[in-house]
Amino acid sequence: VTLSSFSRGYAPLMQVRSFDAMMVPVVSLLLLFLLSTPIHGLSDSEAIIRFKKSLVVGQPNALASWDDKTPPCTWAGVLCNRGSVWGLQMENLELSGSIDIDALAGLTSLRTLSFMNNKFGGPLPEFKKLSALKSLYLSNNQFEGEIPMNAFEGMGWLKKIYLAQNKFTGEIPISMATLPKLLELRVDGNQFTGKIPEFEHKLHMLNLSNNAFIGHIPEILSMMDPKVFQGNKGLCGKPLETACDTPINELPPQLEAPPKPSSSRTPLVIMAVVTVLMVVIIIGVIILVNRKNKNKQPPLGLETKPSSLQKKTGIREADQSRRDRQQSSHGNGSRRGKKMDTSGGGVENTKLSFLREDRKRFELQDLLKASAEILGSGCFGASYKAVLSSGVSMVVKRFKQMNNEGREEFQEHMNRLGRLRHNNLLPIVAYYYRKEEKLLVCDFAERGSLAVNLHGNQSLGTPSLDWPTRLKVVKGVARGLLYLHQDLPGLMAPHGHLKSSNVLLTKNFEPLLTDYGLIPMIDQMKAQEHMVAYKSPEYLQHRRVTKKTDVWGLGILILEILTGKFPANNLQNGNKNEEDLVSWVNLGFQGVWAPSLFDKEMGKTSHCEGQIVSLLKIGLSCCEPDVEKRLEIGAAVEKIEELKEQQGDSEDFYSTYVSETDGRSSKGASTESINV
Ligand SMILES: Nc1ncnc2c1ncn2[C@@H]1O[C@H](COP(=O)(O)OP(=O)(O)OP(=O)(O)O)[C@@H](O)[C@H]1O
Repeated sequence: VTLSSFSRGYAPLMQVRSFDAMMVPVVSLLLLFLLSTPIHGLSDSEAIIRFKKSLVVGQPNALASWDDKTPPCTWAGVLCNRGSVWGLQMENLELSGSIDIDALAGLTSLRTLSFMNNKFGGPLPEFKKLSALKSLYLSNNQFEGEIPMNAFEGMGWLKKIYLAQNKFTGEIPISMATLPKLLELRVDGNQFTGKIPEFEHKLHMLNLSNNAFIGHIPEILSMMDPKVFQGNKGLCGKPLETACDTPINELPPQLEAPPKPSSSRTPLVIMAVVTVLMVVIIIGVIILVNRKNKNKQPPLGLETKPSSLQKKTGIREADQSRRDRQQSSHGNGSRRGKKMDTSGGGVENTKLSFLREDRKRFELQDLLKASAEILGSGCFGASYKAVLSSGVSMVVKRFKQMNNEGREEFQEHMNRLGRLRHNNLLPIVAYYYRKEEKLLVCDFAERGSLAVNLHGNQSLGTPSLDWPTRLKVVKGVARGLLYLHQDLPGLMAPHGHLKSSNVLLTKNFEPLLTDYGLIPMIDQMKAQEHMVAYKSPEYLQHRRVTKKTDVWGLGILILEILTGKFPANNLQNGNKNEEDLVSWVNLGFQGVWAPSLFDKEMGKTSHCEGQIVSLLKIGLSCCEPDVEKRLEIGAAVEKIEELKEQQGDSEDFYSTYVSETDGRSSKGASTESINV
């Protein structure tokens, strides 16, 4: 039995017989363990259809649209972003049965789940297997019983938990109180007992009412509305009027959660020890089997079964038999992994070419074997996230529309891009070149693209980017762009493809430009069809792309960031969509703050209006259709750098604001402008 057949979860039982009898229970356990782990590699529709099987649907035809002949994004309650399922919103459907978490784990982009107002019962399902969830809505069901202390362990993204009006008992699990990003929690209307745990940080929203909590309200919650705690007779301390008799941590025993008799814990301890032992044995067996198989592993490229990325993409290395022939024709002197490029006469590398010295090396085969997830498909091919065995996530971008540059030109250009170093550029870590297959390998950016952060999260209830973050993004993009212009002076549009899906965000919302400097490598016809630079007014009118074309791209991006309007959504007629965004802004913008122009999701904007208006003006100057009148990149960046998150004090704010508007015009002095 090979580990790989096990890991695919379908090890033929007949082969197990060859194992020593002693190992059978261990293997069975291992099998059970593997079979109970999520099945990856399912498509979104397969995962949802599998999930549906565990449901009992009370409302007739509620899920009739869930038919695998149509794309899942058209199904009722399925929330999508760019073709990937981000959420399931299944409310008021009289659902019961069970929630098949392993099936849901097949939805790799899943971030939000709502089963509110249904009839689910039983204990809380193991949602922690869905560690990327951001919100979980289960209010108004009949879930019951104690929630295990570790129920939320590892759910580092979880912001919202709604468990109100169920029948949960026992204490609030500590793993919930220690969630690093928790912002909203509703557990009102249950039968929770024990003390309120110490939350790691303040919550935006909390409701603990109508439970059976006891003891001192933690200091961090003492400023909350008393209503949050009403209906809990045993609670005392601020903000309630009932004072606690004893200081915190010295409550009389009757107010403490009743300690469990130690004798009842003994079997639990024994079970825990046995489980740990079994896990250790299983891990030992896995390591042993793995080592055996490693020794037997075929040389690079010989793996016959397609790996995960391979399966998803069909990407293959150069044909092995050809390689063997070429290696033997080179005799002993030929290096493994190199072969003759029969098309060009040079040497074609079958290995990844690394552009960074500071990176740990891996092979193409490591990527091909890695479990992969499609991030999306752009105009040049799809991008995949591949998780290496070391746990590091990489993105493999497949370029199908490259021109037929020879290997040397390609390599030279990649080396040039690989030498770029800037905080706001996503580095290209490695590339793979074959005549028929070109891949770029980059780091995975945790927060995904600016496009998703601007447009993708609202339907999921996730707050969008606030003004300071938007300004930070614009500044970072501008700096990255200026750097490209300084370091790639030979390119007509050093970025050439600036758009919000090509701006990625780090954990700290630092923007990283990607897909830069590719114009010389892209097939001209395809470039005209798809690349942002070729949609600029100068290209549409005069078939010209210049350095200022990137400035125009920056302008469109600024307008998108401020208005929250996705340029493609403004598409009415052909590829004039970006221009339409400019006309829309020009139509509505009278030189002063006009709330209807700006993205409502931007949050608090008081005292920042002057700066926001200034940025909008810079954006419009970058979108000037006349290339001559359009800002130079240097001037645009300089103006952007001058912007601040907000004015220093109100006087300063007022004067900046008036100077930003036209102080002489009636528009500038309108009540709208003064009353903001
Ligand atoms: N390194 C990365 N880390 C995280 N997400 C990424 C990364 N690279 C690409 N993505 C995301 O994957 C999706 C697909 O990207 P891709 O670059 O293939 O297409 P695109 O940006 O939508 O279009 P285009 O091909 O025109 O650039 C996009 O949402 C993109 O933001």
